Amino acid sequence: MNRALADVQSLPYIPTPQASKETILEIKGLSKQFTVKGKALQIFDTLSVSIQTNSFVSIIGPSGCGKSTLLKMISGLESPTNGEIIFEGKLVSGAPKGMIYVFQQYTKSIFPWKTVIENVEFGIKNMTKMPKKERREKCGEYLKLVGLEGYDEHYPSQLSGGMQQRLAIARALICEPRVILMDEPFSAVDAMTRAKLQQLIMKIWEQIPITILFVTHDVEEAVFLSNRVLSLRKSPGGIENDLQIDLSHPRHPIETREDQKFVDYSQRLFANIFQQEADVT
Ligand SMILES: Nc1ncnc2c1ncn2[C@@H]1O[C@H](COP(=O)(O)OP(=O)(O)OP(=O)(O)O)[C@@H](O)[C@H]1O
Repeated sequence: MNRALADVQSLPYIPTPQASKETILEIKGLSKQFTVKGKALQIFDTLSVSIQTNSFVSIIGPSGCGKSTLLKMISGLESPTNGEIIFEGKLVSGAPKGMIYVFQQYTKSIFPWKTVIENVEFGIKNMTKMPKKERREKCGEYLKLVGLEGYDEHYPSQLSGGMQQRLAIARALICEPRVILMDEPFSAVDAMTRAKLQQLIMKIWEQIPITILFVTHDVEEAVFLSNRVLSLRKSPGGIENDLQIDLSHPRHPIETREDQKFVDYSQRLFANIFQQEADVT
């Protein structure tokens, strides 16, 4: 069994969510321009930021400021107009190995015609040297990790939205990425399911060494989950706020939100975004 995964399953609680000082991802002088109806639309202008290994960084900001575009450029789905993105010392020029993107519409990440276990197995289809039995066992471990034990033979249509998103997460994690990029992954589910998914992703990050970049519209979600929040500014955007979130772990869905520091971080970030939106309308 994968050692990191074994840790998650067998140990009661080991708080290891410390981001290292090492840089896994470096964004240098990034600019992005789209042309819309013959007019230039400048999204970023010389944005630079370093992301530390094993950090949980949320990206927030006013609507249309470029959060998704930034994630797409990091994942190689979009090219920058200028500047560089360096992942583990290498220039990103296509989909980098070791980085995985989880879409907001989880249906984009899973195949409806495959069963739950086949969907997860697809994530390691390249590991052809691994015997099928071993592959299946590995898939079972990841399904257990995300709370989908016993649903192996179900089809995605037989699962709730939250369960489908869990499946998308298992499918991403089984590839053992060093970085996972999540673009509003919980926005399509109800509030309770969202809270449970937040707990799940938090548990995974606390105990598996992984760097998470998480785009959300929800300031409180960003503060609750992250050890750092990057709040972007309206186009041509840059970083408006770069905030370290100093809240203890494990984070509790109710108690953490009652912490005065949580309230202060959330209010400060919310007020700034609200002001930016107000300046436009
Ligand atoms: N392929 C594209 N071609 C032209 N314009 C684009 C393209 N992709 C994004 N844009 C524009 O770039 C801007 C930033 O879009 P993006 O989706 O990255 O913002 P966002 O901050 O994620 O938005 P939201 O908060 O509304 O989800 C928007 O004005 C959008 O219309």
